[in-house]
Order: sequence, then C-alpha cells, then structure tokens
Amino acid sequence: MDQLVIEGGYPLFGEVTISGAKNAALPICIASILCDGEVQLTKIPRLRDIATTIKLLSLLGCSLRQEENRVWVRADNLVPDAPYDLVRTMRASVLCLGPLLSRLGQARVALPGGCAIGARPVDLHLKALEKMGARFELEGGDITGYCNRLHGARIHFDFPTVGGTENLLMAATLASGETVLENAAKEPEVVDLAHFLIDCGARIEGHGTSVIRIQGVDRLEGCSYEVMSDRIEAGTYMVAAGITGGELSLAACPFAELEPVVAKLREMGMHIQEVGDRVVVKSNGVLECVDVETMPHPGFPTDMQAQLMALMCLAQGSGVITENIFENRFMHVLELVRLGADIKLSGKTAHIRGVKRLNGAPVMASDLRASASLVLAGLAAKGTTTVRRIYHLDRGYETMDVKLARVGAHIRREQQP
Ligand SMILES: CC(=O)N[C@H]1[C@@H](OP(=O)(O)OP(=O)(O)OC[C@H]2O[C@@H](n3ccc(=O)[nH]c3=O)[C@H](O)[C@@H]2O)O[C@H](CO)[C@@H](O)[C@@H]1O
Ligand SMILES: C=C(OP(=O)(O)O)C(=O)O
Repeated sequence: MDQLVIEGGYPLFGEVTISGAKNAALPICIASILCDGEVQLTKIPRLRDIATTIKLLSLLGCSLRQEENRVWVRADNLVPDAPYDLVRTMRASVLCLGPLLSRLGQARVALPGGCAIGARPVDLHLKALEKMGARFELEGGDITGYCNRLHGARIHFDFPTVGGTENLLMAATLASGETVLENAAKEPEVVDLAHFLIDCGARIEGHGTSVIRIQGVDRLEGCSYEVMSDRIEAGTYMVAAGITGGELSLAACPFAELEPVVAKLREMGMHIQEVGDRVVVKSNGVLECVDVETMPHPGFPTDMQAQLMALMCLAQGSGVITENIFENRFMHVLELVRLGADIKLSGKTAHIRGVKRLNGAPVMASDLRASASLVLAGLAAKGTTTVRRIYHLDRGYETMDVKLARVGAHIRREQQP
C-alpha cells in the first residue's frame, strides 16, 4: 500500500492538464454493453476505478483493448453476472444493471453495500426499472433481475439520483416506446453519457434538464467518443493554487461545468479567468471563509466539499459547510483537525474558523475526496504531512502526485510501512 509524503509551504506555479472525467468515463464504458459493433473511447483516465470497470466488462463477456487513454470495447458474448468481489470495490458497477436487462433480459449484480460516505442504497434504480417491466429478487447478496423487452414508462425520481438517472437512461435506449425521466439528475456527466448514447444511435431529448425523454430503438451501433474533462479534478487543482498562494494554468478545463465551484472560490477571493483555451487560477494567499451547501447540479457539488473545507481551514473569518447529499461525508474533518484546523461538527454542518497555519502530521485517507482534501492541506501545512491509504485517491485522480510535483509541490509516493 502506498502513502504520500508532502513537504508543505511551496506555492504551485505552472500548467496542469485536466484528465477525462472518472464519473463520465465509468458509465460510458459500461454503456458500451448496449452496442452492436465496436466502441472506441478516448480520454479515458488511467485510474483504479477504470481498471476495475475494464475487469468488470471483461467478466461480462466483452472483449477489450486499452492503450494509454484509449479503450476499445466489443460486447460480443455478454453474460449477465457482475460478482460481489468487483462490485464491492466500485459502487458504479451497479450501472450495468440497466444495460444488461435491456440487452439480455436478465442481470445478476451484487448489491454494492454501504461505503465510507453513506449507506448509498439503490432502491430508486430498482423501483424505476420495475416500472419498465423488470422484476427483482435479492438472493445471497445479489440482485437478480428479469424482464421481457423493457417497456417505456413515466418515472418520477424522489431524488435526482445521478446513478439512477444513468442506469435508467441506458436501459431506456433499447426499451420499446417512450420513457420519460422526471426529476432526473442534471449533472454534466449525465449529459456526457447522453451524448455518447446519441452518437451510438439513441433518441434522447432533455438531457441536462430535469425531464429526459428517451424513444427506444431496436439497436445501438458502436461509435468513437471522447469523454469530457473532469470538473472535480479541475476544481481540486483550483483549490491547490488557492491554498498554496500560487498560480496554475489549467488546460482542458471544463470551465462552464465548474460555475458553482468558481462562484464560491471567487467569493473567497480567488482570481479565476479564462485566457485563450486555458483557465488561469491564482490567489495572493488572503482568502475569506464562506458559507456553502452541497446540492444536486447546478448546486455546489458534494465531490468538492472536502477540498473547499481544506481551503477554508486557512482562510480568514469563519464559515459553515452543509452537506446535503451524503449523510456521512465528513470523515476528513478529524484528520484536518489533526493538522491544526478549527472545525466543529454538528449533524450535517461543519463550522470552520480559519487558522493562521496548519502543521504537518500523519493523516489517514478514508475516501476519495477526503484524500484529496488531506493532500491539499498538506501542500499548505508547515512541515511534513504523510497521507496514508491513498488507494482511495488512486481510485479517482490520475497521477495526482506526478501532476502536483510538476508544478512545484514537494510530494513523493512511497510504500506505507
Ligand atoms: C460514479 C459517480 O458518478 N459517482 C457520483 C454519483 O454517485 P451516485 O450515483 O451514487 O449518487 P446519487 O446521486 O445516486 O446519490 C445521491 C443521494 O441519493 C441517495 N440515493 C441514491 C440512489 C438510490 O437509489 N437511493 C438513494 O437513497 C444516496 O444514498 C445519496 O445520499 O453522484 C454523486 C452525487 O453527485 C457523487 O458524489 C458521486 O461522485
Ligand atoms: C463519491 C465518488 O465516487 P463514487 O460514487 O465512485 O464512490 C466521487 O467521485 O467523489
């Protein structure tokens, strides 16, 4: 197991190229199951979750080839089983449920179980697929689903679930008739998935709004598709510039999709500007705390909550962060406190009072974005911070240590003793 050792206090300067989005690449890779013929995907980030997805697709009978950031998928000999050993390491595996049902009329996918940030049930996915004609049983920890051809339905989500919307969007492309998804998720990654499916021949309207209409077609063809850039990775590097008082130029930055994040960072006092095809982000080191609530898109993303908290730990004044999406997404708080942060937790709110400095310490990563927030805090802390259990970080950030070192961070990866 690896750990990161960071010597803090060095402002970051230079250019960072943003990778393809994990949360778009995962559903798009899985959506290849729906296609006849070959799918060619580019800008696929090299991450642990992508390696898991490739393993999953290959267990499901796909033939795959991967070269650097390209993946070719052919769903020639599909089988309906997604085993627990894989699903437990990556919750997004549950996204193969809709496509398998749609393509094969059956699916057996292990129930993912909870994770560090919350219980994360999939009841809304199942309820919606039932409306399209699927029947489910839970047996030995596996969800077993059956259907004849899925049929169109009007589905109203109780909550705009990202994964639920993606699962249903995929399932509906090959169903008979029209499916309407109401209170659908509007996240840019859902839109990217819809664009991919449309390129494969799907008939979809309204993606990016809360009502998505899908007219089922008989087959989808393979296509070539480039995955969108990762808005959460870009937001994380924006915070890296801010917390170290440096200046970063972000290439391939999905600026339009970052509006809620950019708005908060500007409110804190950061300078963020589009310059040609780059986004230049800087801070003179004096920032103010703000109040933030996480919300479904276009609200402030929960996946940036931990990173923003790290930034607020060193800003002036005090602010409140309210986490509305996941019931347990504050695992980073006690670790930030180990570095000297002043944070009081009360239910779903964290009260942060900025401190003059953080001091390096050994800390433990508990989930993906918590890990990122600890790395960010370590970049600004005085002395040495060791972030343990960074396999969480490797699940979702492409070579973060290498990218940071290139712009002046004193960071090294070593084996955890
Ligand atoms: C791979 C991927 O894209 N992951 C993202 C996706 O996760 P994910 O798709 O799991 O997130 P959802 O939008 O589905 O979940 C949001 C909330 O709804 C609840 N819920 C969800 C489904 C359901 O059937 N029942 C239910 O109660 C969840 O427990 C959670 O509290 O969107 C989240 C919210 O933007 C992000 O933080 C994750 O990074
Ligand atoms: C929570 C996240 O991912 P996942 O849904 O894959 O756990 C994330 O990307 O921050």
